[in-house]
Amino acid sequence: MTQRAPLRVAVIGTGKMGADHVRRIEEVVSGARVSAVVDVDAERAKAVAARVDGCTAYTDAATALAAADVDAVLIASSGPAHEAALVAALERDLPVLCEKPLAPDSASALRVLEAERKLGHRRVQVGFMRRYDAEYMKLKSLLETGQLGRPLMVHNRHRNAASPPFFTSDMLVSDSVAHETDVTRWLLGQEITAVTVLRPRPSANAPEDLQDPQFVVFETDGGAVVDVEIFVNCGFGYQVQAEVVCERGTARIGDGHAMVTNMAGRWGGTISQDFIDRFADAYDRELQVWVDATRRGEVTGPSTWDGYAAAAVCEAGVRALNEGGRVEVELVERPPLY
Ligand SMILES: NC(=O)C1=CN([C@@H]2O[C@H](COP(=O)(O)OP(=O)(O)OC[C@H]3O[C@@H](n4cnc5c(N)ncnc54)[C@H](O)[C@@H]3O)[C@@H](O)[C@H]2O)C=CC1
Ligand SMILES: O=C1[C@@H](O)[C@H](O)[C@@H](O)[C@H](O)[C@H]1O
Repeated sequence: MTQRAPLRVAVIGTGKMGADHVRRIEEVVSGARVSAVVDVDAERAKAVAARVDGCTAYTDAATALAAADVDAVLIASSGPAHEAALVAALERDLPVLCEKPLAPDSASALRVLEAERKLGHRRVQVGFMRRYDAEYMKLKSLLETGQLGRPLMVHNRHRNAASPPFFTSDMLVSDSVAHETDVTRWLLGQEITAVTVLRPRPSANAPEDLQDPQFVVFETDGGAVVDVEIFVNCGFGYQVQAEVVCERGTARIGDGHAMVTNMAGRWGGTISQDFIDRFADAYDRELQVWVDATRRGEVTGPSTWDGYAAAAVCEAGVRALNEGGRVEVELVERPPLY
């Protein structure tokens, strides 16, 4: 049944992504409003709540979700805080959009999966927003036509201008390459079975002790080989590119050729400086699709299974980074719910 009144959303975590999603729900998305925000940093939560009519600030997710004016939950707290918020939302059978990663490790992702499986229906969409990016959607549609033949290899580049101060070498895999993990599974419709991580000479511009860049290689159960250059202190901007090499041709996205200028004897364009700008349309589409589906009483998009599979691949990747060699990915049997 379609819900007519706007969906009342509680946003947990009001940092960079959470605050941007609050703005998006209030100013871009139709059919929803923010009724509560939660952050362990009380001042941050209050500052965000103050910008929204009828929004209450909390410091504890469980208290916010117990309030009568919450229909759905958007989780944008730090990864390690996701599990508690997800379980609290599932205990109340509330629909959830959870920013990636679903959870920082596979054991914690499995606990969330088990909580949803016990409910007997899907409630969670994971925030792998690249699935809603116009270029990625075009690439997937092309692959689905079969014109290019079977995919054999994918070359990905994932570059951030600079890493945040809390970033660790493990997070290049678990936080950043988490996206390519999902994109690989989604684009190819295959599971990742093994991960190898090579360590190029660290950039002198990366913080001391940060292994940046890294070169990650996935093998899939369909026989494809996928590489990811992850470089989170490249300095010049935010760049996400993917080239799929198939039996009869290749397709490539992310060259950023939307506008090319000619001036003073040179040609060129601009490069986004961060994900908020590069993926703005994808986040907008992701949230609108979530709100619309939720109001229809449906759950679409990346599932808890997708979040769990990504967590298991990233865990194998972190082991490969630290121990060397090729690490196989172990997945539990996929429950019928997914
Ligand atoms: N889809 C995408 O492209 C992106 C996704 N993310 C994801 O979004 C999430 C948030 O990332 P950022 O906004 O960059 O981080 P951030 O550090 O700016 O914000 C996180 C906020 O969560 C709050 N927090 C921590 N523990 C909490 C708890 N137990 N309850 C309530 N609030 C809590 C912190 O005080 C902080 O305000 C992460 O999962 C991250 O991986 C981040 C950047 C881009
Ligand atoms: O999800 C994201 C961040 O958490 C991550 O740290 C960045 O490397 C990614 O580019 C961004 O999309």
